[in-house]
Amino acid sequence: MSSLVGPDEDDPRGKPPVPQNVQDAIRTLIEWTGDDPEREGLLDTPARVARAWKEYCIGYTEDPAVHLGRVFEEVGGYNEIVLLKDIPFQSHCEHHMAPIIGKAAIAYLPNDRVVGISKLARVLHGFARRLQVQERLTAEVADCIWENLQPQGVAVVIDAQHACMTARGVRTPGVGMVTSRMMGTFLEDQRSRKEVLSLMGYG
Ligand SMILES: Nc1nc2c(ncn2[C@@H]2O[C@H](COP(=O)(O)OP(=O)(O)OP(=O)(O)O)[C@@H](O)[C@H]2O)c(=O)[nH]1
Ligand SMILES: [Zn+2]
Repeated sequence: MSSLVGPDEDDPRGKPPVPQNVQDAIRTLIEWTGDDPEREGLLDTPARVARAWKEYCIGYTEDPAVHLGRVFEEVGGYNEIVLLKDIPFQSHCEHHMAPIIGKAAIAYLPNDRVVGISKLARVLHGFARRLQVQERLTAEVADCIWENLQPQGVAVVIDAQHACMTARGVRTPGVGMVTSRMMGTFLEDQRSRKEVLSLMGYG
């Protein structure tokens, strides 16, 4: 078992300890990029970076479906589109572990029951805070709502920038990637799809 090293019970902020082998990996990376991990400014960096990555990837510790467990049925028979749009999110691409920063629009057509609107954003963040590709993130959010709310339709559109394209590699700033997943009514009925896309601002 690896030893736990790092700020501990003496730290008033109670930061979690970081295993030595994880810190060593980050120290190796710093050295490989050309800097000296022993210089003062970098001494605590391996533990900080490790904790930051735990935070970026906190989604692995939860099942986003739990957020959809509480539904409301007294909605006066409302059965029109419910849409949460311009939800900012951050993720990291699984190819380069570089930031993906963007916004999502999530809509569903209820089947007699609705969910607290914040829960749609919670589902998004639960899947986004993992290593992702944008296509899978889009599909996972839509599938989770489809399976757990059993609505008539689900539509998810994600528009994001990938730092692996803007800050390195092809270095093309400003380029956005758009992905969408339509299910149920939004997939089958062109008018419903047009309506939801228009409400999302893509009309
Ligand atoms: N489809 C998809 N591609 C992604 C996503 N995030 C990053 N990529 C791409 O993943 C690809 C990985 O390609 P590779 O050729 O294996 O890696 P690379 O040599 O670093 O590629 P470049 O980025 O072109 O320098 C790149 O084209 C990235 O732009 C994503 O969410 N979806
Ligand atoms: Zn990437």
